[in-house]
Amino acid sequence: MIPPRPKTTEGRGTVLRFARAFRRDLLSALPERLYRAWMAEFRSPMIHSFVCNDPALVRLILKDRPQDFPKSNRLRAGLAPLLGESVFVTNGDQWAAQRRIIDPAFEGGRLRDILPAILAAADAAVGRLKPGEQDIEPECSHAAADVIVRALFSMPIEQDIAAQVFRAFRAHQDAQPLVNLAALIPWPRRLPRPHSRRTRRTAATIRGLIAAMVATRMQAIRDGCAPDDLATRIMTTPDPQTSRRFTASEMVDQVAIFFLAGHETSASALGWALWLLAAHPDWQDRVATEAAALTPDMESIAALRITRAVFRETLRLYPPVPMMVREAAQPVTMRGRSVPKGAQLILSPWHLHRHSRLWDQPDVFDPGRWLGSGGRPGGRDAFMPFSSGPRACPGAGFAMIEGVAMLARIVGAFHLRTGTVAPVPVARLTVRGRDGIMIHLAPRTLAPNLRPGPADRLTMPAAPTRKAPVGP
Ligand code: HEM
Repeated sequence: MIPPRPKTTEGRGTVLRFARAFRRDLLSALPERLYRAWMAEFRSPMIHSFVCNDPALVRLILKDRPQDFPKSNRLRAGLAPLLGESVFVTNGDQWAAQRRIIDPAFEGGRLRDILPAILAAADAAVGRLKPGEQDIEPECSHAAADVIVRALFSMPIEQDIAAQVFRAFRAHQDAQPLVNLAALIPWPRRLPRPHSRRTRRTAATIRGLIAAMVATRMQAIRDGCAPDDLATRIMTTPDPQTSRRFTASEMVDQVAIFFLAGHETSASALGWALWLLAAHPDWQDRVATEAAALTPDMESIAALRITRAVFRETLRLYPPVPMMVREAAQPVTMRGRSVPKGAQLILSPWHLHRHSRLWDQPDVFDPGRWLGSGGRPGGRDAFMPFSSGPRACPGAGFAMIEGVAMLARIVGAFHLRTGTVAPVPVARLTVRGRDGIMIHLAPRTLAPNLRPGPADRLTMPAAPTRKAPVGP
């Protein structure tokens, strides 16, 4: 069975019709030929952009000369109400300094410390899930938000202020789908602006709540009683080049992007992974068998080979971030075409991951391709769910552990069947089901020797505390 793919067109029609379709859903608005083209140009009086699918171009833009292809100021302006000057939107020296502070918190060794938070959130998710048919997306969002809040601030999502942040994020999404990726791409001025007044208001609410969490944490660090979690690590790490630390307001920007980038993306991936397993009972059984052996340590997570292959294959078929945009800082020639200064370069994991010249049976769900037992993988530069080069996702290692652990815990506890309606992928801020993702859950009965015992059910351990200077 071929997992759902949006219906596409051959891209003919008026610019305005294309623009409207584009705004409704990027994936179905873009033409079918992008699944086989190396490069495509879209030109109108107001939009001049190039989709770059050739792995050599992707390498050039993201890895070899990233300074010549920055994020655009429109992106920055578009996301400013919520994200301020966060690492996601800045460029140049400002961006580099932010990454020097953030990256150490996500380094390999540190991820071990995050595992208890992930498993506690996974157990909480299993506890909340009810048997029967349901749209799994809201639960995936809840679970992913729980992971990020536990990892950042050592509190479950249900706790007071964290719950308010989560509710405010939901209101923000409902207020205005900026949430449609198309809003990030240069847009004819005649079409509606991406923010409404309500969007600005909900963004201000979120930032106010995050500011309160940051202020409380700064005080706890000063008092020497702050838990040693991601927030404390980032707030106490100086830039190794300048010794400067994030100010409180800079930290609000970063927490906003961690929350948004860290929970929307993981929720998207988890929802699709669960649906793909529901649709492929053979792979589901193999994941369930692996999951039965899961113990709460990194070695055990590392041993989940099949589950990891399933999660990778999900990221290939439904990359949560389907497209990224960069701007040409100067004129450049690509594959013999002139790309003018200011042109938008669209890097599309969605098309790259399903490109017919890069992958065997690109639309087929085949985790075996990651285990050496299935179709040929598409090659290093044809798979980039986390982007690549210096601007690649700092949370990639975190997200892989989270995705694998969540899948193992949920599939270990429930048997999944596809719901009555197949999901339709659409690009909002991440790839989501247009009408949700319907799955039927039934408790899984395991042989008594395979049931997780009380020792495997984790709660948040009391985190060690850390005292260190804060502020610039
Ligand atoms: C399955 C989960 C995830 C996926 C697929 C994903 C994917 C991505 C991608 C593609 C980018 C690059 C976007 C661009 O250049 O336009 C990115 C950036 C980013 N991600 Fe993730 N991400 C995931 C989870 C996370 C998590 C868990 C965190 C944090 C806890 C995180 C934090 C960030 C940040 C801060 C950036 C901006 C980096 C920069 O611009 O320098 N992400 N992510």
